Amino acid sequence: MGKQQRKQEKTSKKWANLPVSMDEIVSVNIHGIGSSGEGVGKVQDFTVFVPFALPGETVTVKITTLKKTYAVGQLVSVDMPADNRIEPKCELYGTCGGCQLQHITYEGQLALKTQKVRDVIERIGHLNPDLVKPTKGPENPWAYRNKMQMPVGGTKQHIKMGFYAMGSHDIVQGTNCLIQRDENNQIAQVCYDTVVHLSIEPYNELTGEGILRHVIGRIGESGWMVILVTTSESLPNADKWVAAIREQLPQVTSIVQNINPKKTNVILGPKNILLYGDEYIRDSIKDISFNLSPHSFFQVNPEQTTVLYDQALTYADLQGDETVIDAYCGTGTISLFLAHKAKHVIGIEIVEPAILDARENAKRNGFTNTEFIVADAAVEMPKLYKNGVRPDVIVFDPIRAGCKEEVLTSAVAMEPKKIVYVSCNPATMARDIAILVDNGYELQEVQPVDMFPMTSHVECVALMSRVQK
Ligand SMILES: C[S@@+](CC[C@H](N)C(=O)[O-])C[C@H]1O[C@@H](n2cnc3c(N)ncnc32)[C@H](O)[C@@H]1O
Repeated sequence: MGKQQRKQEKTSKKWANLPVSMDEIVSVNIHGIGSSGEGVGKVQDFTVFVPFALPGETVTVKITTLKKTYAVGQLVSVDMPADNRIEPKCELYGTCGGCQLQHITYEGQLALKTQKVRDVIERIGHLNPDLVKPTKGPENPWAYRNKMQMPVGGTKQHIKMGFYAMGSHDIVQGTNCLIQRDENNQIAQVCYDTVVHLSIEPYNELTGEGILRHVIGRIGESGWMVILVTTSESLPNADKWVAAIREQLPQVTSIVQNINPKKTNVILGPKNILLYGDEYIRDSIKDISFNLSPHSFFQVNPEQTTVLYDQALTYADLQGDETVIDAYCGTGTISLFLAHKAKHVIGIEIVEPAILDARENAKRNGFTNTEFIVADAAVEMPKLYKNGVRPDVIVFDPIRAGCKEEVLTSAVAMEPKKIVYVSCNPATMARDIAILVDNGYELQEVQPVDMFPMTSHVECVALMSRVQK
């Protein structure tokens, strides 16, 4: 018996009492939506996740993954489609890993996102889901991304540039992405033509060899930036790159070569070489301007960022004499929004270059009431508490993992009147809210905001207030 056969036999014995088996074709009624936008259904009482299926649909699937408590099925046919199912606009949809919800009307996407947040508030937070407001989306859910990052691969004879396929690093060829701003698609097309024309050796992820790894486009109010990420300082025909980009895209004001010699999934390396123009482009959110270098973090959808931060500001309800802590402040975008209305804002962020950017952004915009600290929030928050800092409002905007317990306990000990929680992961937000509720805070409202239409992501901002003793 071959190794593969033995493995299959072992798997089928192990899962012998499950209602489905590997490769089986089954019919599934979809009733819910999973965290990555996939449909969730049952075969008997056994959970089956089906990417690209929608609640209310009956679908036929082939079981492709089988675990003790769930299975994943590949969609074979939609036998009873949901009312909000539509034909995806993008021809790469389903192959490219970028979008997960193009097969649903935009209204349907917003409703799904609201439902996703309601589910976690109820299931994880053990709170009333009616505190979740309908998701706020933009008027136009397409062409919003101001930053594109395209991997380059394949061979010198057959160079590929485009998008990572769903669940892998295989490159799907393409230079036109419908959620990208058109300017970025123009950059992608010119760079693809140039890399082919100049026959630049593409990067090989497996061997670490080759020259060009990624092409990045960033769009700002002051101009466009092109970043060519290479494995070493050698970029053959660098002058021809600059000439081709300048000639075809006169709006480009900055061309940078970034060097990343490491065999890693991190896109940018530490060193930049300016090939043409300025080191920065400038963009703004409302009346606050930001200088963007290749390494600067900036929200990719500024229109919806304004909606999210305005909501945070409304919840904070500042009158001008408050001290505010913005934990996980990044480059200080929220801090500066808050600083307009508060007496003093303290930003805490673990990445030093982000804090340097935050200080620079504060200075350039004329703020004198901000203080930015490079530190782990789990260390700095208890320290500020011990030093007697008692903010009126605390804002959290953590990474997907949410806040560490020390951050939450010291926040509670500081007794702010309000806690405003901004989150890119509703599940960890609900978990943290439950901890705050157990420690003297009440959840007032959760506002989901769609920063990433066509994808399964949803941002939220929640208001908690201290219960009067
Ligand atoms: C979702 S981003 C917040 C972005 C920020 N509000 C902005 O607009 O730039 C989360 C930030 O938390 C930072 N971070 C991650 N772990 C941290 C920690 N333990 N302590 C402080 N900051 C941390 C990340 O570097 C990142 O900048």
